[in-house]
Amino acid sequence: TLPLEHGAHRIGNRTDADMARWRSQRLGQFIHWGLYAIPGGEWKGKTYNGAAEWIRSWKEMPQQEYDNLYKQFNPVNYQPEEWAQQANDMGAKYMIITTKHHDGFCLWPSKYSKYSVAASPWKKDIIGPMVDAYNKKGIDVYLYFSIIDWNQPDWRAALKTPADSIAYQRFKVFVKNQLTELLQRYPTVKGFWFDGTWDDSWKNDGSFSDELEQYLQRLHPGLIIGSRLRADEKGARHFDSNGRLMGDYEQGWERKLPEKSADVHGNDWEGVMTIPENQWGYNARWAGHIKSSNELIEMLVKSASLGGNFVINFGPKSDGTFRTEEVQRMQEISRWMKINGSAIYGGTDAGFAKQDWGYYIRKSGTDSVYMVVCNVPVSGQLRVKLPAQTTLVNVTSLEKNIISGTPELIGKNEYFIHLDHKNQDAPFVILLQTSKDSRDNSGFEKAKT
Ligand SMILES: Cc1ccc([C@@H]2N[C@@H](C)[C@@H](O)[C@H]2O)cc1
Repeated sequence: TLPLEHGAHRIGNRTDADMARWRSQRLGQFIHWGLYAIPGGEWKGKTYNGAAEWIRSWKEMPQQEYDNLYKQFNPVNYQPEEWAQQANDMGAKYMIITTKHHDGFCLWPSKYSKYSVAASPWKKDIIGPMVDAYNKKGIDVYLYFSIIDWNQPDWRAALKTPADSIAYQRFKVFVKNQLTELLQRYPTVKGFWFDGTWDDSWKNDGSFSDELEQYLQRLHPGLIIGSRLRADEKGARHFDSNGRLMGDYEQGWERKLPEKSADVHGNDWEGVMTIPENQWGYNARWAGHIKSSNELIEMLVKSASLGGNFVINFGPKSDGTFRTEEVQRMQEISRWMKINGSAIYGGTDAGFAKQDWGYYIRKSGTDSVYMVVCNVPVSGQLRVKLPAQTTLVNVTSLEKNIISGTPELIGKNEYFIHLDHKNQDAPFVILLQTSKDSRDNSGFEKAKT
């Protein structure tokens, strides 16, 4: 391995209580809210085909006109208590809020930038009441912070001249000041969710990203920061030049999920997902495929089954309300989580052989393994192949009328669980109580005879 000064400083996952709490939460809510919600992907009758929060970069959008949108930021229907209530109903245990996206507009009255809510008709802090409302519901808050800041004259994507380096040096001080300010204003937050760290200026300054991460940890012990903040001294991101994960979890799964256990190498990880194909901020006209609640639930289940967290993104309108499709999905997921949440919270990779019918999730540290069935086989029987020296002690379903009869032993440590032929319109859950046993096949065989 290469001698690295600014690579990963820890091998393996964090074992502290803050990280265990994050790991047990599994379902998060992402909120992208800012000036981009005002145009909502449209401008002067034209539709922007990119992600709505990137409309400032659209050639049809005069940047000065975008930058002046702060004069219209006045979310008269903003009710953070309602936001927190619906997130709590959905079963989200943490929330990530954009304090500042790439456009540089700060949703808190920052001392270090004039480009904030303080300059808008709204005037007031948006972030504080949101953190308080979510924390009051027992939901942890993480702060999304974009390193890229198109509003800051000292921002540079690349350092080409000595003048660039002097400006960028000022910019790094600005970044550190804003992050310190956020921790001082909102001391209950559990971490940062960094974005906008792909440009050369940042990638080629691994030592700064390392020092910044360590500074923030000293300032606020226990902070959880994903791998996207970091570069090592050779410009490697997420994984250092020795292939070791930097940060506290793999933060690269954006609008995509790992397929199998081998894809995540036993690391903590988090997937963030949009409901439409690729819109984070409010976009009036969602084009393309819009994920149903069952699709989102399956992604959540798949994430938990692979030992990761799943965060669903919402883009509130400029007035502070949520669009119908998003409210519908929160309500549908809420119904599912109220019945099946025990399979998700504290869930992790069960280490069982994957089957076509769906996913296994182990309640971490126990012999309880949940089966979440997403694809009901026309045969009506679910194949279960237990690992060696594992026996099946009990089988129950979280809802009534799912299983018919007792499991049928069909081979060494292999069973069919027969389904009651009720048509299912959502994933359903079966709980397997297993036990480590030197003999194979014990358990139900006794019940069978
Ligand atoms: C190419 C690209 C750049 C930035 C993004 C940002 N990351 C997401 C979490 C959103 O904030 C999106 O604007 C997405 C894709």
